[in-house]
Amino acid sequence: MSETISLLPHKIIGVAVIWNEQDQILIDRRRAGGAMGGLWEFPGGKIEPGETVEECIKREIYEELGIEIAVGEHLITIDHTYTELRVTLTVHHCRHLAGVPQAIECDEIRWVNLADLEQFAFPKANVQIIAALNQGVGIGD
Ligand SMILES: Nc1nc2c([nH]c(=O)n2[C@H]2C[C@H](O)[C@@H](COP(=O)(O)OP(=O)(O)OP(=O)(O)O)O2)c(=O)[nH]1
Ligand SMILES: [Mg+2]
Repeated sequence: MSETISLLPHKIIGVAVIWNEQDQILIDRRRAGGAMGGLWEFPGGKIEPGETVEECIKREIYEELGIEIAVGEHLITIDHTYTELRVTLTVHHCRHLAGVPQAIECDEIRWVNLADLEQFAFPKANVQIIAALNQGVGIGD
């Protein structure tokens, strides 16, 4: 057996599926012109050295959206290779606690119902996140 050693850059990302009181999920639209520009995503970002994934998610969500959340259960971890980049996405269910989300580092944000996620264009890796959500798991279920 042979193994391929990847020379692609590898980003390790904490990702939040943030639920509100109406059981809606927060999604944001990546900035036009940047990597994967214009696509929708679940908010999150790179895990910094010494940080747990939970700490990363809480920090990123405050930086990107200006809101407080509680980071809950792990949903799924996805390893996906794009043409020029490998990503590991560690996804947690989160609960919105306080603040109105602001589009600080993205072009647009929306609260959407789980059933409506399929109407938005996401990066390829997100197919697996959305499938996991559809397999029937909300916080506390
Ligand atoms: N936050 C988030 N990132 C995602 C999702 N799906 C997906 O493929 N990604 C990818 C896109 C980016 O390559 C990476 C997220 O990293 P990032 O947002 O901090 O990176 P970036 O593209 O802004 O790059 P940089 O300028 O900060 O280096 O993971 C998702 O649902 N949420
Ligand atoms: Mg980000």
